Amino acid sequence: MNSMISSAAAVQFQNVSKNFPGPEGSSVPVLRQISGQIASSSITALIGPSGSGKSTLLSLCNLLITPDEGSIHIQGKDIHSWPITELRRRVGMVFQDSPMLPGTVEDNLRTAHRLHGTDIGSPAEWLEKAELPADLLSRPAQELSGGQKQRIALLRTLAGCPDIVLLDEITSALDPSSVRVIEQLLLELNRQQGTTLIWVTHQMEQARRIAQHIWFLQDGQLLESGNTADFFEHPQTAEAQHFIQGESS
Ligand SMILES: Nc1ncnc2c1ncn2[C@@H]1O[C@H](COP(=O)(O)OP(=O)(O)OP(=O)(O)O)[C@@H](O)[C@H]1O
Repeated sequence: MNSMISSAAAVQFQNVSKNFPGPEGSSVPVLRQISGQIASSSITALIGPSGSGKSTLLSLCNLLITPDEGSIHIQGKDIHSWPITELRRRVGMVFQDSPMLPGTVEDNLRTAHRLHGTDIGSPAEWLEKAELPADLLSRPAQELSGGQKQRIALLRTLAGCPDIVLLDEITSALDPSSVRVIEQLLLELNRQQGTTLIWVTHQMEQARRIAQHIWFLQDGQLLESGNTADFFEHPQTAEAQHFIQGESS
């Protein structure tokens, strides 16, 4: 094994670049030479201006998209060496608008069991953890409110017991009390199960509340990564200073 690869890292990026097709056959760099590691059992917030590449970086971690250059290791193993179903079992993802699957709420919560045979425990207890009533279980999932769907999408992923959870703006459409419920649920999961969380957020207060580490991206570059308090108190780059000032003004 390459001595630079850390088996203690949940995710390790080495010189990862990604381009998307641009106008008239051109190629637009979206991530440039990203290197860094996310420690196992840590909580990292990915922050940065719109279009900086946060979602793209997240989507690389379970091969929703593939890197053009560089390497990604998940739990010390090259991402392409994992059987894709095993990778997706270990690395769960929740989006801002994760669609509900056809069927009831319970059918949705049992997805990981259906796909991977995972013992998801009691569906009613999962609902309770997100402060949702047990009688939702038999409701058609498509009929839920937006906020309820968002919580079920999260629970559906968590019920599969992933080691790493990728969260893309999952609370931006929720009311403040639902946001707190979701944050507490995820913080508890991290504390109790050691689940690694990589959380894209536009809300700096949320980043301060939940994350131990910050990755700050701009124009596809990882400009800063480090401890959350240090980042907000002493940002090293002019870009991060502007970003933080812009957020608080
Ligand atoms: N499938 C795609 N095809 C072409 N370009 C894409 C694709 N996905 C993303 N992009 C472009 O890549 C850049 C980075 O997008 P990305 O969604 O990763 O940024 P982001 O930091 O998550 O933004 P936001 O905070 O607005 O969600 C943007 O310019 C976007 O238009």
